[in-house]
Amino acid sequence: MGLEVIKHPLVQHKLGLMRKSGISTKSFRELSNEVGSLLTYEATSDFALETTTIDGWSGEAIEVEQLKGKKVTVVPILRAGIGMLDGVLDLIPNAKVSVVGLYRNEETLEPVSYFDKFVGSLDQRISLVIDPMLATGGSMIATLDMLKAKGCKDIRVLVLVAAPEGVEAVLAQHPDVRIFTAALDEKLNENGYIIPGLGDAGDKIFGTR
Ligand SMILES: O=P(O)(O)OC[C@H]1O[C@H](OP(=O)(O)OP(=O)(O)O)[C@H](O)[C@@H]1O
Ligand SMILES: O=c1cc[nH]c(=O)[nH]1
Ligand SMILES: [Mg+2]
Repeated sequence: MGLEVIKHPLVQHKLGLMRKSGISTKSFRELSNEVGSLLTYEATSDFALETTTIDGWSGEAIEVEQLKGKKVTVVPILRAGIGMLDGVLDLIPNAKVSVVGLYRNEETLEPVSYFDKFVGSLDQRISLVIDPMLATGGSMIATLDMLKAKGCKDIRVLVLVAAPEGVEAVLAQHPDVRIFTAALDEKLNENGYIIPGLGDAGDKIFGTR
């Protein structure tokens, strides 16, 4: 379905703060969650509503809107995806959470799977896959393959920063998926890092170094 770069001023401002050299773990974590919330707001803007009747404060019955139908599963890609999870759940507190554990082999850049735990009926739910970085796209493609194997049909990807190479690779394999990002950056460097990017998002969120 394609790529949506969220140009909202708050998103752009917060992402800009995240790019600064030497940013503290505290600030990086806070901003990851805040941008995660704002991307969630955009990625859910077409959710269906239905009208229901409730007792209002004055004692009169009134009509209000509520979310209809399919429920949400949030799928953080470990580790770094955890850094956006609280921000997503702030807006969708009843979501189920399924996790996928992947890391990139630093030489081959191929994703290595080490854990997964899927909960609920994924085929009946909308999946929001979260990871700060979409670089070569290998980790995301592996995750989308797993979700599709579980029968998931409506999948939306939320990333803070995407590289053109990764977007192209994901959409070539999974053209039905919608990617929401705060930035489509310039390129990958020779080590597979996004330029200008954020550096190693997992290390910054977990305080690895
Ligand atoms: O698009 P790709 O080329 O696959 O790269 C992106 C992946 O790399 C990072 O994870 P990393 O492997 O550093 O693991 P971590 O989250 O445990 O730090 C990032 O969080 C993505 O999962
Ligand atoms: O730029 C990148 C690429 C992969 N993983 C990261 O954390 N950053
Ligand atoms: Mg990872």
